Amino acid sequence: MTEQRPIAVLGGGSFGTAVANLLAENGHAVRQWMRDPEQAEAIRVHRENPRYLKGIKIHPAVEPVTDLLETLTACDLCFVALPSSALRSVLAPHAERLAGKLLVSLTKGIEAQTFKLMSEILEEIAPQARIGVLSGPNLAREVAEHALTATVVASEDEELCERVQAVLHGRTFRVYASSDRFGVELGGALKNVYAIIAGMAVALGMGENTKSMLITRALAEMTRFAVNQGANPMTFLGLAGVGDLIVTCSSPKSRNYQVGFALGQGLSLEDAVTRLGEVAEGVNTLKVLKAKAQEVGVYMPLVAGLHAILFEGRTLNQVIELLMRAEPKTDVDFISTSGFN
Ligand SMILES: NC(=O)c1ccc[n+]([C@@H]2O[C@H](COP(=O)([O-])OP(=O)(O)OC[C@H]3O[C@@H](n4cnc5c(N)ncnc54)[C@H](O)[C@@H]3O)[C@@H](O)[C@H]2O)c1
Ligand SMILES: O=P(O)(O)OC[C@H](O)CO
Repeated sequence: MTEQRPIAVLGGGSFGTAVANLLAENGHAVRQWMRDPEQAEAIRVHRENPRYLKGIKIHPAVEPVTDLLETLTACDLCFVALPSSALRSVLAPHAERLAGKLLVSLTKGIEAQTFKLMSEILEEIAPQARIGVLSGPNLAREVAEHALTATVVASEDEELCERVQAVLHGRTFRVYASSDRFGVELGGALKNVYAIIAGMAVALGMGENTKSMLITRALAEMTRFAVNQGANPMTFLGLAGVGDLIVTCSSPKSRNYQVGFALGQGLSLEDAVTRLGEVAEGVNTLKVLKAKAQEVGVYMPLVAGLHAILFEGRTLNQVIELLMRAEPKTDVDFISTSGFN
């Protein structure tokens, strides 16, 4: 069923663009809000995003716009694809316009000062809005190129999930629903950190055994943390947990992986981020996650190891030595101790 009113996508980057196209291909009128008028004009004229997803044609039903207030007034359903560092500052000034809207966060990050997930910020800014998240193994370019892809919409609001499924489900994009918003969103944010480590390992020529060990121990570590925070560990066995972890830790198309790869080649963190020129949420997530894990007493050796290399002046060899010599542990320890059986 076609939505009566246009659908908003907030953010002019790669994922916002990919999702705007999917919605338009499904017959919906889309307003894609971006802050840069030159970018909007370039899309209007050339039907291509000049900076992100080069070579992808933008559907005629996607209208690039720069007036946020007008966009929020015109649309009931809004997908938010802003970097985590910008989401609050962009939306807070328009809080009263958000009441009653369906707000779906596509952003995979954690706010630095508060440790809040993006949907928690939306909830705080707009307590009268209906909130959901969309997360899964969804590399923007592959979504835009119509690779067969699945994702998860998560919300306590079943009708919101159904509406998102209805507008986004398509020939190449399958949308599963979940009521575990917290678990789905946390999975999407945490996996970025491990993708940096995976990219680094590949640049250093480490083998397939290493890659498998990294991904599996990353899953154990992020699930252990999630359980401590009250999430359901079963969610981490789904698309938004292990699914997203696999794709982001395996693909050179992932920006977080690319940052790790550049670090493995010997670039400084600053140079690696500059060379990327796009958002790699894992760098900020690493900082806040390390502090939080320490505060709540959760054992996260991979997070601590990467943090030591990037921010505490340790060498990679020192960290590898520490990790490999750490006392032997149990393999799957995070479900049996959680209370979820
Ligand atoms: N790219 C992907 O494959 C992908 C997939 C799923 C989820 N995500 C998530 O989507 C979010 C956005 O990522 P992206 O890939 O679209 O990023 P991107 O780097 O491609 O683009 C970021 C966009 O945000 C805009 N922006 C930055 N600061 C802003 C501000 N203060 N106000 C308004 N706009 C601002 C930039 O101009 C740019 O258009 C991230 O949290 C990311 O984790 C990305
Ligand atoms: O390019 P990344 O590393 O931000 O990852 C993109 C998506 O989150 C993959 O699902």
